[in-house]
Amino acid sequence: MTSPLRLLIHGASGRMGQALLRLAAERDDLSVAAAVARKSPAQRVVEGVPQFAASELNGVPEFDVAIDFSLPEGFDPVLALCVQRGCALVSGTTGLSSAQNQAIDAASAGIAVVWAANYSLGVAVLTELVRRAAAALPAWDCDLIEAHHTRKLDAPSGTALHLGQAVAIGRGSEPHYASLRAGDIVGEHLVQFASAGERLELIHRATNRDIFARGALEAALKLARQAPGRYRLAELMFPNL
Ligand SMILES: NC(=O)C1=CN([C@@H]2O[C@H](COP(=O)(O)OP(=O)(O)OC[C@H]3O[C@@H](n4cnc5c(N)ncnc54)[C@H](OP(=O)(O)O)[C@@H]3O)[C@@H](O)[C@H]2O)C=CC1
Ligand SMILES: O=C(O)C1=N[C@H](C(=O)O)C[C@H](O)C1
Repeated sequence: MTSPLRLLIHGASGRMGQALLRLAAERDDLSVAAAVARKSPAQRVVEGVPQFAASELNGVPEFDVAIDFSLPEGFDPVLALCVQRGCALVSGTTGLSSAQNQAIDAASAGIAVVWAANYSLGVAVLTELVRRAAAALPAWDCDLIEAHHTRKLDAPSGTALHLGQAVAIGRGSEPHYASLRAGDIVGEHLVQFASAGERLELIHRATNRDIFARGALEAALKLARQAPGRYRLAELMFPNL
């Protein structure tokens, strides 16, 4: 039997971090070498997983792939650590700056990296449907409405911006964006095309964060086998799309 892939979970105390730790613990092909959050670990998140504060990041034990679901201010240190150690990086942190996006490109000369605004299969399919609808309906009004929980910091969501790029590829112009923050909504994205007398609506509703966490864990297993480079989630995970 091959030894399990060793993960660093970055953002471990968060909503996504907790889902990643729980799902990774259920698998034989994955082990968690380190769980990192911003603050010092007051208590163990998962029994048996070594916990570290962000200030201790450079001292974490050996790992193969870092999975980062933190905040933009936590992204640069984990990218730098992966470059320094020659480890792959799977990141889903949204709200990154264009400089941070360029830093991913630069890092990909030496390590394998995937960054995606959304790790669900449904959004991967939706992206392709949106691109095709936008190409077929270039003159229709296009609006993109996203809804998330009240703790979400960035707006529009990363997924909304990603779908907006698909609209722009399809028809040359971005949609109008609207963002709602309410209750505990996990994540909903509606792309609406409207013309006189008719409307076309394409919707994805996430009801459980495990869909993102499972996608990120699968992406880590795939990325670990890749040469250095920046990979798109679809090419790595959904090559038939
Ligand atoms: N791509 C995708 O599929 C998805 C992406 N996301 C994105 O993932 C990110 C996290 O979301 P969510 O889990 O809801 O957020 P939370 O606020 O619940 O968790 C954030 C985590 O990041 C940690 N953190 C914050 N700042 C730093 C730092 N400077 N260094 C290290 N760790 C830090 C926090 O630690 P502490 O608790 O100590 O503050 C916490 O563990 C967001 O950007 C969100 O948009 C979310 C879902 C799906
Ligand atoms: O912060 C979240 O919760 C989510 N963030 C991602 C985004 O910004 O698109 C993905 C998902 O919608 C949940």
